[in-house]
Amino acid sequence: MADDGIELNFAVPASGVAVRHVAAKKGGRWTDRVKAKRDARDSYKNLKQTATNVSNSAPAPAPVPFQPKAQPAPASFVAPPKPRPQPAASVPQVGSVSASVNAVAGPSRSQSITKPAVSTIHKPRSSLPTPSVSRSHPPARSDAGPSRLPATSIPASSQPKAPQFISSLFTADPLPAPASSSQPAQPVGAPSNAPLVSDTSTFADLGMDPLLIRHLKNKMHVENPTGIQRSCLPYMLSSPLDPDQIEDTSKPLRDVLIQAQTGSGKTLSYLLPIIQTLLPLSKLSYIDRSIGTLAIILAPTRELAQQISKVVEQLISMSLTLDEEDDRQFTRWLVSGLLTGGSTRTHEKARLRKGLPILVSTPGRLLDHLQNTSSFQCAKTMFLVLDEADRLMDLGFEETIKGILKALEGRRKNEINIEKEMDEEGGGGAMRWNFWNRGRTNILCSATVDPKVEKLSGMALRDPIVFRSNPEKGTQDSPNKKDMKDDAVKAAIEEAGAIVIPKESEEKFTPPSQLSQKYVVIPTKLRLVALVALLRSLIASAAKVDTEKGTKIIVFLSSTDSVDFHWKLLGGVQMGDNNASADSEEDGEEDEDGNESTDEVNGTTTIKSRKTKKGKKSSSSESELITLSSPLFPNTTLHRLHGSLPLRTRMASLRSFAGPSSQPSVLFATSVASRGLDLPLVRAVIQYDLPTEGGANEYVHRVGRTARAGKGGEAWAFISQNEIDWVPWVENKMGNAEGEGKGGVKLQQVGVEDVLRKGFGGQGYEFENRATEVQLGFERWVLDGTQNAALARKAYSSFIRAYSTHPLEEKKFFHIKSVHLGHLAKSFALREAPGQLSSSSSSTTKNSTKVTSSATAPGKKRKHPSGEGDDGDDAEEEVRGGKELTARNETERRMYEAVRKQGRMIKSGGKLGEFAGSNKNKKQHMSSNGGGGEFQVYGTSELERMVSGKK
Ligand SMILES: Nc1ncnc2c1ncn2[C@@H]1O[C@H](COP(=O)(O)OP(=O)(O)OP(=O)(O)O)[C@@H](O)[C@H]1O
Repeated sequence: MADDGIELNFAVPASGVAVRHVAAKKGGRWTDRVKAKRDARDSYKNLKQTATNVSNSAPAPAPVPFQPKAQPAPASFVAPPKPRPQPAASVPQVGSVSASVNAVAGPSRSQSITKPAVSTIHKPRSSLPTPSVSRSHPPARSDAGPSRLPATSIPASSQPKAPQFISSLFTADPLPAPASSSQPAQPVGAPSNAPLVSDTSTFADLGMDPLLIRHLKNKMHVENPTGIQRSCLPYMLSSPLDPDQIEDTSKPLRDVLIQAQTGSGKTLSYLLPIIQTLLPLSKLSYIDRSIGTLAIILAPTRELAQQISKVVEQLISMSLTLDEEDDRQFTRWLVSGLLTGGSTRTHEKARLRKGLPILVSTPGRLLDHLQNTSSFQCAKTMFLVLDEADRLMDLGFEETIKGILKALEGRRKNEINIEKEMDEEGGGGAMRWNFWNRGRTNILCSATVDPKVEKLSGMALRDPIVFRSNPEKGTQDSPNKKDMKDDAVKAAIEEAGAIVIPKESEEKFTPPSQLSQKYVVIPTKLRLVALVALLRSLIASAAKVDTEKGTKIIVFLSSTDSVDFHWKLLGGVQMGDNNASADSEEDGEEDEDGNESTDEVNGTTTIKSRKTKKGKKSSSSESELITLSSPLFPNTTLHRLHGSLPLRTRMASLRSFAGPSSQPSVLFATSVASRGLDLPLVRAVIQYDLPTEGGANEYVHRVGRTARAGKGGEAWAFISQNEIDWVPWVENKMGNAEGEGKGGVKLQQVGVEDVLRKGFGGQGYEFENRATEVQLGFERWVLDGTQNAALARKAYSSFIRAYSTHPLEEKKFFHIKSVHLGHLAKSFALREAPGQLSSSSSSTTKNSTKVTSSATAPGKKRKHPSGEGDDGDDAEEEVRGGKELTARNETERRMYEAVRKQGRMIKSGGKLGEFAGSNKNKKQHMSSNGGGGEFQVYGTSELERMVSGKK
């Protein structure tokens, strides 16, 4: 198999044998320590002897490019797989172990011993180096199965009483492969969310102002409308404010519901009409920003609000003259503002007092100002947009939105009364604002319409017109083109009226048709190395195509702990002499001001740390780390995003990930990144953990972070053998963007062996050795310190808790009972499933639970992780918004609720499955398993005990 062009920077001892420095045993009696040392020395001698034997029969391994900084973990063996057939491909059969070392072909399965470290030579080829491996192979062991790890080699903190067994990653069993009957790769369809290039409906045809058209083209490179824009713009652009006449009050405007695929341009669909409606006011000499807020856009998360705010700023930087020479900006009164709790309330109040005609906000913060900021002038608000409506509801903003609607209405009525009084008294109130009777247009935007969105629509919209992108028209010429030209508005309304909203049961959420959707069935213990392999091959193939702008990949995980763990693990693992690691996080320069500027430190980027009053570095420095790099992914930056990071870290992380860069970047994220985020360079989305909430819709939202606005993209789902039925289930839930009857969406299976071969390169089964080395590198990292081990355990238990919250409908695929906990532990680089968590990690878990629960408790102020004063507002915003922070809070709440309902389970053969405990508990279990609650968690009582460390 051809190499993919990525160098595998494995560090190996010159002997080619697994020789590691034995970690000094700390603590305990000195006699124990001496004995431990002696044991370690003996085992080291044995290893050396083996090495000598091997090197006598095999050529000496090539020099290694670099050595790890430290090899703290113990010598350990991983059992080799039993012999199994050679791969069909071409690899010449080798007769002896030594022959296999020299052969061009890689080792056969029977010869590959999964040793922790073997030689690797690095030969650069073109921009990305090619793996070129010369390795020494110790004799294959016939006793496949777990091998003993000397007890002394385990750091005291994690040293179990019994000898430790390390199971091999690969066994003689074949890896899951796509069924031979499975269809070959399906060609992806024509882009379904692209601008309509061949459609003759132009922005001008839809009624857009030439000023805006020019601005879109020259400054934003937007030339043709997308399908949804073609549908809704004629109506929405049809009522600009006309300062020359008092509005016709007999025809109140209808509200609007916009539903379209991910990446189809919904943001411009509502922003363009808002700007075009307000533009004529620029003619009025008395108009300035003190007119107050005229349009409010609500978004569920801060990231999204900030993204929308940027688009608004781009739009309002337009010039009000078509004269190319005279490119002055005339929309100076049209100032936009962002309220997300990122700055102090006092600062926000001051900006509101001055006037912010266009306001983008998260719901909690807006309601706060409506209730507490009297100088907030919003009585004249003419547009209220609820973007990502489904997410707003998911995050529990229903009551907040009710409050906002009520407050806006109250302020408006008050103001009208004052105006009327002034008018009656001859004060000329109506002269100041003659558009009162027009009312407010409410716009609701969503990629999906489900019962929750319908509820919100019923609550917030009056007589709405529903606009959807009409897939039948796709990119072809519109048969209604003439109608559109003659009477654009009428045609658009008719078209909208003709849309039949399917019943909920028939509603299907369609991913973009140009998106290539794949899945890999992966044995649980191979998950981590398969992730590395997939990332390596995606990065390598993207590098060949697009080196200028860089490529972006998002990896979705189920919990914040898991995001932190994987990010730190990949950024911290030492496969070679690479200095980039999380260690360098303390190296960042300090900045007294605590600026949000970033600093490059040894391949990492941090937000400059704040100095505390005593001149000590803030304890938040770790949470302010922005990027890491890894020897596994050359020239690639690693980022993370989740709701428990401080706001400025979240924002800086996102900025750093999203910006154009010649380096590829990977973002590890929770579902906080699944909705609305528009990151045009995202080439692939990997769902390492499938969504625990939101089912197929959440899946489609996540994959929708790629393949936007007509661009291509890949989506990968990692599933285990037990979850295989999830594939047809999710396929069935998705609609086809090209219309009904066009055949369902199909996910293509890719064999895990293909993924590993492509990612690790090499010949024959060499990928197995390389994967094993990587795995052992990870395990060493975990053993490297109590912090790392605690991170791994925390991530492991969070995974289990999150897994347990899959809704009832999905329990048939995602049941904790079918998860092999030992193998799962391996995927968190743990050598065994943590039976008990150490007190330190349990206390961390408890603490984080406390933080979470206090964050969701209305009225209670959540302690900001940095513990610094100014950010208090930030934290408070999260509380005030209810569940503003992320879906995590909600997930965790549901999770703990589920956990509380559990019966007692025992661990059996690595699986949680058998029931142990009193009859009463048995009954509880049976009822919960029989469909009693929404979340049935099998064995979480045991898990809870594991998590809390109680026996
Ligand atoms: N007419 C157009 N021509 C070219 N690009 C466009 C056009 N309209 C929007 N875009 C671009 O398409 C991308 C996706 O737009 P947007 O973020 O509004 O999608 P969306 O429908 O809101 O997706 P999601 O449901 O995921 O939030 C953006 O980068 C935007 O600039």
